[in-house]
Amino acid sequence: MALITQHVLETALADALHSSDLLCGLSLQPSHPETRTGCTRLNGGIGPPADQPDLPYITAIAKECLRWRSVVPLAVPHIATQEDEYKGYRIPAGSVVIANTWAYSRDTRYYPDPETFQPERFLLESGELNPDVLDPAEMAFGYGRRICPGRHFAEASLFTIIASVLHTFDISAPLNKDGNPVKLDVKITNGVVSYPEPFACTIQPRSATAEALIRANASA
Ligand code: HEM
Repeated sequence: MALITQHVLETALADALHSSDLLCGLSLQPSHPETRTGCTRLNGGIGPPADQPDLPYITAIAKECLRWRSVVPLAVPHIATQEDEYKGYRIPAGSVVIANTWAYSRDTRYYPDPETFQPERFLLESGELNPDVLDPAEMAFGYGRRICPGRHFAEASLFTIIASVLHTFDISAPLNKDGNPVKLDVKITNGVVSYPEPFACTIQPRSATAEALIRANASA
């Protein structure tokens, strides 16, 4: 199942980057010139997908993914090139400084009930993004002048993959022998880069149209 998922995600990303077919129909709103045909465009390059302003919930899911399970939980160690001070603590030149991104993402001042996956935490009641909630991208990609240069590409990819997968697939917990959904227990790996361990889930096309779209793109 994990292999299928990976293949589907890779296919979705590759297709989204090279054609806009997989995302057709995500937004038909005429307010964005790029979507007049009913197909999402990536604005001709790396950047936020054109449909993003119309899909705040997808953006909220992407933010919650970055927060809930940090990909690089302790960032990458940096070294202080000169002596510094932080909240009264002297940091001698040459010190290794490790930013605890995991702890930031669990700070209840910004993220109440942090262990719960809850994209709504980034939204206002109106459904728009709440600009007052700390954006996890501020920490997920590291800090300072060595901050991840791929962050904009990564965020655009996350949005595109999540939108494409949700547009075409129903993903649900597997059923036990009594036909009831199994409670998922998502375990993540330890290490500099952290990722989910394989887990069972059911992935099905949302409709016959969705299945045709998936097959057309998978064989391209
Ligand atoms: C969700 C996806 C990603 C996450 C969470 C992530 C996170 C990070 C983090 C935490 C660092 C260390 C920054 C620091 O030293 O403070 C980093 C560095 C880096 N990332 Fe990413 N990254 C992601 C995707 C990408 C992508 C898509 C690319 C390239 C296309 C990329 C290229 C790099 C490179 C080259 C560095 C080293 C930068 C340097 O040391 O000067 N990353 N990333």
